[in-house]
Amino acid sequence: MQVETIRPAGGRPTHIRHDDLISAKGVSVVMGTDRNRQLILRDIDLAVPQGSFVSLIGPSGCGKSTLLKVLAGLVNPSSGSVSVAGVSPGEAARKRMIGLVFQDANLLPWKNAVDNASMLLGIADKSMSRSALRARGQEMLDLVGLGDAAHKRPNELSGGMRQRVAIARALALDPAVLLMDEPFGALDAITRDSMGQSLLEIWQRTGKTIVFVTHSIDEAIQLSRQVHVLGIKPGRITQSLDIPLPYPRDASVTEVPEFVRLVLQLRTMLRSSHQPGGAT
Ligand SMILES: Nc1ncnc2c1ncn2[C@@H]1O[C@H](COP(=O)(O)OP(=O)(O)OP(=O)(O)O)[C@@H](O)[C@H]1O
Repeated sequence: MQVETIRPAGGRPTHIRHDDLISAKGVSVVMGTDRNRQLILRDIDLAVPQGSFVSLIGPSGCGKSTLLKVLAGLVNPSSGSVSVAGVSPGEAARKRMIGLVFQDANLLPWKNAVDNASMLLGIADKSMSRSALRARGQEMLDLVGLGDAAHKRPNELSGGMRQRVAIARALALDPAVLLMDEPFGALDAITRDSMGQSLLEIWQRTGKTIVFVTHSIDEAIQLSRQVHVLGIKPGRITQSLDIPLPYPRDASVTEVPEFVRLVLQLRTMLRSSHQPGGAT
């Protein structure tokens, strides 16, 4: 495998591996009107290897969601370049290579779980019959552990169950990449833990490449291979932390001394990321 090292003037070196599924180089995003232009993201270099699980963490408003939207092709960078599997994010989205999961499941209230799970696929592939869509929806519900709730409507499901349907809906497209923006942020601590465990199992079974935004230090360490810390004003990656804990990781991983050490390390990194404009 070839590794290319980019050394921006005065910045930290970035190693771009040629098996990276996602790569962002020198990405900046400016938003707002002429009189109130704001630099939201500055010089983001990000490399996500195929099949990896990467988290983004940082203070509120530092630009994590904006970065995810850039990777999804929903926001165009003002400068820099992004590729997903060798094409632009917009092209990757058109090719159904990107699945999105947000904090709010956004299910259609009049449709049951199986129809919600296959809804995006039905829009993307008009040639699929209703029964083929249902079969795919059921397969995805089985994958996320919700096979028995196929005919329940969203108002009959708990918050965690609704998020499982949202994950099933994204997976139904069979995307190479899952971009997840605080998907468990609204759930109670115990449900959140079990959703994290389920997500790890799904990840290991499907081999998807996952970029995951979270505010939880424990969640980032428990799930990810690598955590990128974003700083604020402007949003930029200030530090990155490899998580060398072996997979599979179950809930007991939080008790090993290495986990506790990583929590302390990430907490220190996060603390310094709260300093506006601090050194990278
Ligand atoms: N469409 C927009 N126009 C102008 N400014 C925007 C727009 N979208 C986001 N911003 C600004 O960009 C900054 C980063 O927002 P973003 O939602 O990406 O942060 P975040 O790190 O995801 O925050 P949180 O953790 O609170 O969800 C904020 O200051 C926000 O006000």
